[in-house]
Amino acid sequence: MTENVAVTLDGITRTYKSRAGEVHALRGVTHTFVRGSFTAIMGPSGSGKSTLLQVAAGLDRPTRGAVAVGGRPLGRLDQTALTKLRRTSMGFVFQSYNLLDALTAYDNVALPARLAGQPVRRDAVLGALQQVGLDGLARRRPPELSGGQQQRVAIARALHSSPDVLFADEPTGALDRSSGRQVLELLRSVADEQGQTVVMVTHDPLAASYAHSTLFLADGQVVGRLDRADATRIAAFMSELER
Ligand SMILES: Nc1ncnc2c1ncn2[C@@H]1O[C@H](COP(=O)(O)OP(=O)(O)OP(=O)(O)O)[C@@H](O)[C@H]1O
Repeated sequence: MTENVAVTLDGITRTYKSRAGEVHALRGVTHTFVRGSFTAIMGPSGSGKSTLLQVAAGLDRPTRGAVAVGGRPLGRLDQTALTKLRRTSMGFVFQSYNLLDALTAYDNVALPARLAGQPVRRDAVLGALQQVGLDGLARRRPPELSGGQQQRVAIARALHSSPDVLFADEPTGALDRSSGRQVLELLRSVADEQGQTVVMVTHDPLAASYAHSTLFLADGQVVGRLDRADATRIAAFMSELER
């Protein structure tokens, strides 16, 4: 069974201590992200979506509970091993593309591997750009690309290391509807055609409808899940949560 599992969250609690007291961002989240699945995470503001993504990706440690990626418990890894696992098994895409304007699309995609001192294969970089439909624009710099194209370069950069899991935090938040649709179709194909696992935080029911399933959080807990739902059903579930 475990080979079908990409990420497991087991009883995850994340408590932040602030001057005003404790904030319980996650309160006992248990979930399995199956390999090749595309899951959207939705929930009201402050419900713990970003915290969940950060903890699942090993960017933040849970206060209690265990996270495993590809069967490897993150809690047992030291910082060096965790960094290595993140570099080889996980990709990240954010609302802001975080590209370097001075570099071409090609060099932006190659940069993480170069920074890690790894050899960069030209065909792998071009392959990642081709996967996002931008192989003809490899020599353009970000200011010469549209927002949607820049986000696709950011996705190519995340896919370049062939990660098992792609984590995306509001990847279409800054895009118009048509560019957003292209990015979402791309994320869907990453799961359907490449068998990679995609976990995406979004506020947009239409964006979530591209995923195989949507997980709903409220007050740091999983309060619902819809599979293969359209945007109307997802929006209706969200309105109930926000009442
Ligand atoms: N570093 C931190 N220190 C203290 N509290 C934090 C910290 N990060 C997040 N929180 C709190 O934890 C809770 C969950 O935050 P989180 O960012 O995960 O929610 P979210 O669902 O992603 O929200 P949004 O949709 O507004 O981005 C919130 O109450 C937030 O204020």
